[in-house]
Amino acid sequence: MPEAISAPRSPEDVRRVACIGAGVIGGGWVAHFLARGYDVTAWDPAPDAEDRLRRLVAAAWPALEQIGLADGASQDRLTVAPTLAAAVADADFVQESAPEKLELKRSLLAELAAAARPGVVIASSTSGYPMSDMQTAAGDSAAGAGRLVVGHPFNPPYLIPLVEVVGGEQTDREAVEWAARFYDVAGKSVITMDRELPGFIANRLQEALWREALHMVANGEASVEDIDASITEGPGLRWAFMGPCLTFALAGGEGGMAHMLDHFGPSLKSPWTRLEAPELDRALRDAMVDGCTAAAGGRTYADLVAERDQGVIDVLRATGRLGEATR
Ligand SMILES: NC(=O)C1=CN([C@@H]2O[C@H](COP(=O)(O)OP(=O)(O)OC[C@H]3O[C@@H](n4cnc5c(N)ncnc54)[C@H](O)[C@@H]3O)[C@@H](O)[C@H]2O)C=CC1
Ligand SMILES: C[N+](C)(C)CC(=O)CC(=O)[O-]
Repeated sequence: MPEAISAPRSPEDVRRVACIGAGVIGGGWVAHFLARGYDVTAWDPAPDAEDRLRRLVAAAWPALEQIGLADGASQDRLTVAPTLAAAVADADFVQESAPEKLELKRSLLAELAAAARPGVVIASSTSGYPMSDMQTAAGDSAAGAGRLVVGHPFNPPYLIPLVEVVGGEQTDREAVEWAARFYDVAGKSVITMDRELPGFIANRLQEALWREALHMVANGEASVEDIDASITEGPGLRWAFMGPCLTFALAGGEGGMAHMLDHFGPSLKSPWTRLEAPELDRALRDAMVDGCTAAAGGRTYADLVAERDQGVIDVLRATGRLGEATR
């Protein structure tokens, strides 16, 4: 690892995290890092930020106690700094969660790169901007743009495990790897992307769903309640433990994804065309089939059915709906 970007600590040795921007997501990150036993320094320019942040952390704490705190974890290990420079001065990692405005992100990330200790990795919580567009003002060096990565969380970051990690054109590969390893050590579930996609992976999927939900509401085709129920009472129950690809492989019965695509492909062409989907050619079909075989990881059709059914029952029990579903 080149000297200029080697972090002051290995991901395993991080002690202090700086959280810049302490709203819904920044505050959620603060709660997560405190619960995992880190010292946290936060900074947010809003006059009421400290009060809001401490209330958010206190409200999250009972849930965090339920799922288990790390040794030494305490709300008392939160410091709210008076300036951005003070917040990052001793930080081993920086998580930026300021408003989703491109110019603001550009100048803030440049300021953070100038203020943080050499080698400290700086991650942005952005929910969609490519890092290549945000790192343009940080200077073309390992100490500048080279250490800026996206670390996209899900709300609330203290309960939803996923973080999507991706660098920009000027980001050093080592910074991406360091961030991915750090999030893993900090108890997150990490997907590291090797290229920038609009919306990353999960938001790209959510955006497709969201776009259609808005179309249906705008056209009076479905109510908000019906749209939400269509997910929470339907596919959402499966998605909590089995993704959309493997779930649809089961829709093909013992014939799996191959039968699913051969059977339903033609009838799905109409919605896919409306949504400007790619042509379902042989290569795409085979990639889906192979991907599902790999995702099954040796589990048989019967294994997956049993796992899915038990998972649905567990989710129903966990959400207090087991009685309703079995009545
Ligand atoms: N809300 C969500 O569900 C999710 C949001 N994100 C991303 O997290 C980031 C923050 O979003 P939210 O927490 O929802 O917004 P928010 O509006 O709840 O919080 C933003 C905070 O940033 C502060 N702020 C304003 N100017 C600032 C500056 N120059 N430097 C530092 N802080 C500043 C504000 O005072 C506010 O407390 C965005 O990039 C967003 O895309 C990512 C995943 C989910
Ligand atoms: C609404 N949002 C696009 C900011 C949501 C996310 O980015 C992730 C999430 O929590 O669903």
